[in-house]
Amino acid sequence: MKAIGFIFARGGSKGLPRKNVKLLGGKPLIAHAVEQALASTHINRVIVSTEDEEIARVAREYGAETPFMRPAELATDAAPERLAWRHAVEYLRANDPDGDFDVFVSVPAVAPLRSPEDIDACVNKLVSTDADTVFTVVKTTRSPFFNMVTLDAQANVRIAVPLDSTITRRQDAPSCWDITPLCYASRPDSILKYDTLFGGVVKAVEVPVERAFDIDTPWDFRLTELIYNDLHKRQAMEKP
Ligand SMILES: CC(=O)N[C@H]1[C@H]([C@H](O)[C@H](O)CO)O[C@](O)(C(=O)O)C[C@@H]1O
Repeated sequence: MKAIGFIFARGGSKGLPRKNVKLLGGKPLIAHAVEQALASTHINRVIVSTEDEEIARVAREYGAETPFMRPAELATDAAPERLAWRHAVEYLRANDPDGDFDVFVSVPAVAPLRSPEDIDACVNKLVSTDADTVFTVVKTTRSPFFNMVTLDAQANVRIAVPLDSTITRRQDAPSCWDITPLCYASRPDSILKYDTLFGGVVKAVEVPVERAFDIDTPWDFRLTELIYNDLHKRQAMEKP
């Protein structure tokens, strides 16, 4: 079974400018993702899709390959990331001796607290089931059936997804999971066939809340950094 790791990293991130090369623990975010992907038992090759020369250079420094630059039209704010996934699969099929790979694994730079085990778990679930795609999720305490709301144009509040029965305790609401982007594993053919992540059979791997960090904003980065530094301080204290 041939699996290739990918990191899709645009230079023009808006929520947190230059996010992919921002330093966490002295190392660029994208470097964490490259190293975690290479530490997975299934991946020995990581390819970065970017339109940005600095991101490409940093990724190569940490062991990733950049066989192509992402076309600018696939790196705009509005371009769906899925089109960049397709471009990568099509590029490899047309140009790479290993282009007939079996498992496409996306390891986003925005989730540096992942463990390589999370990547292994997604790949294992993909290849041992009929899934087209497997991604990581985390159990959420927020619920669109209980404590998430919408505001209309008059700022009137409504429950996001009304249920027939009235729920008065969070525990009685149907369980919900957040997609947390530690890893997405997919069959390359499914990426070409389906327009969205939800096409075909989709399964999930549940990960613990301690690793489920997704950096979109400066606040997300701050929280992730606090937890990262705390973890490393504890690990250093535990060493004999
Ligand atoms: C593979 C994919 O489509 N990734 C997209 C993710 C996931 O949809 C989200 O993390 C799931 O929770 O959302 C973005 O980061 C976002 O606009 O916030 C854009 C990114 O391209």
